[in-house]
Amino acid sequence: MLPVSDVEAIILNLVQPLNAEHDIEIVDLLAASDRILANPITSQLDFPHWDNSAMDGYAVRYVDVKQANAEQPAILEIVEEIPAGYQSKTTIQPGQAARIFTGAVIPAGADTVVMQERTSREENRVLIQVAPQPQEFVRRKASYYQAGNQLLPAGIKLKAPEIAVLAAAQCPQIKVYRRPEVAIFSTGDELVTPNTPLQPGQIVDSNNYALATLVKESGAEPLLLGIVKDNPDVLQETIAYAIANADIVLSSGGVSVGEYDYVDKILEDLGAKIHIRAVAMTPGKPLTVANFPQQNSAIYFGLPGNPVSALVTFWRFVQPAIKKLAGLAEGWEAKFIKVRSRDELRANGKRETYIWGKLNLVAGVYEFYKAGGNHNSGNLINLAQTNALAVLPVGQTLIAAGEEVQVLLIAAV
Ligand SMILES: Nc1nc2c(c(=O)[nH]1)N[C@H]1C(S)=C(S)[C@@H](COP(=O)(O)OP(=O)(O)OC[C@H]3O[C@@H](n4cnc5c(N)ncnc54)[C@H](O)[C@@H]3O)O[C@H]1N2
Ligand code: MOO
Ligand SMILES: [Mg+2]
Repeated sequence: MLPVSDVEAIILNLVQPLNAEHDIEIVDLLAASDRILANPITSQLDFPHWDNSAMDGYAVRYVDVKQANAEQPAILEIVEEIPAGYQSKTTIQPGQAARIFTGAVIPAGADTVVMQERTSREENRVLIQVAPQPQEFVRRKASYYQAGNQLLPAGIKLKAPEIAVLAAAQCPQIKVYRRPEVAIFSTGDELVTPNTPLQPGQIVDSNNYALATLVKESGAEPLLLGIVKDNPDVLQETIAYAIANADIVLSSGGVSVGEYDYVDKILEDLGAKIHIRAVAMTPGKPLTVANFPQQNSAIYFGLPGNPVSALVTFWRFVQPAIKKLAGLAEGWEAKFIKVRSRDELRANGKRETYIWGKLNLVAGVYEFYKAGGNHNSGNLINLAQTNALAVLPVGQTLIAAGEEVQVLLIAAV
């Protein structure tokens, strides 16, 4: 049994990110949210594109108004009105100003904008009541970004701010990494689909549904291979198909020590190198991780069958692997935050222990509440509505109510 941190390192080492030249798709910007940028983006445009006004007011020459005050306002002749979207036609001379609006191009000759509220108007003249700072309210050309520099790096996830930047940079279509393909199947003679009336001894397959949902949430494409009987030939056929057609394979069940736990044996027959067989964690002790050095780069995760164990191992190990494979340049590791636990948390100290519960916002601070009900890895019922896993390291048997604990976020809080 390997420690969790060793298992994490082995897995992340096995994962090779998708190829930035071959594993790409070109998508419209509006379809690009949550996709991962495959190329760095450089723009030939400066931001701002030209000197423009940050206020509705008057474009002036600083030297003309630097002494202005309410008793002795500077009085300037208005020679032009410049709405946003128009190019000025004049050059501001000494004693002159242009009426200007937010976003409009600063006219030649002017270097400063006085906001409207600090002025008064007498027909064609403006009275500047307050001296501005030099260059005040001018958004200088290229002061946000200079053409030719890198605007966005490769390997970032595109959210609203990045998509806004790409739109502004006139990139209506962009290269993103394709979504990783993740084959998913459940193993077990006892399993039936949710629409099958149960015979004695049967169990509804929930793992395929949970894993398909998590795979999609992680930005990958599920390839659903259904329920596979505990029959070595069928299982071997399914595994061979899955590794040939996916980047990652997730099976659940059949990885423990029982008579019908065939997964490891079949992987070996197929030429797999098995890197992990068991992890010192609970839930999630029986976890098989393998790859196929002679065939391709597919990584096989044989997740434990117990419903909570399958999901905990997904959150802890598979999700970071998918994120790294998907081309994310950084931030794929599982992230923990420290919060106070409202409830007492107990473990036997022998394996790293994951306790499911919920982060609640109390007076502006998140606190961990252990889920009520039975904390058995076969009980998926009280996993509903949780969003965090509290982690007790090996050797720690108690976190008293009110003490701090590390938690892994498993859903948005
Ligand atoms: N003698 C030992 N027995 C077990 C050990 C052990 O160390 N020694 N480990 C236990 C632990 S911990 C776990 S976790 C399970 C893992 O077992 P498998 O991965 O071999 O899974 P199965 O035996 O196929 O099933 C276990 C359990 O989960 C239910 N299951 C399976 N698939 C699904 C599914 N798709 N949807 C819903 N439920 C599923 C299955 O019916 C079993 O109840 O082994 C322990 N045993
Ligand atoms: O690891 Mo098992 O996952 O404890 O139930
Ligand atoms: Mg078993």
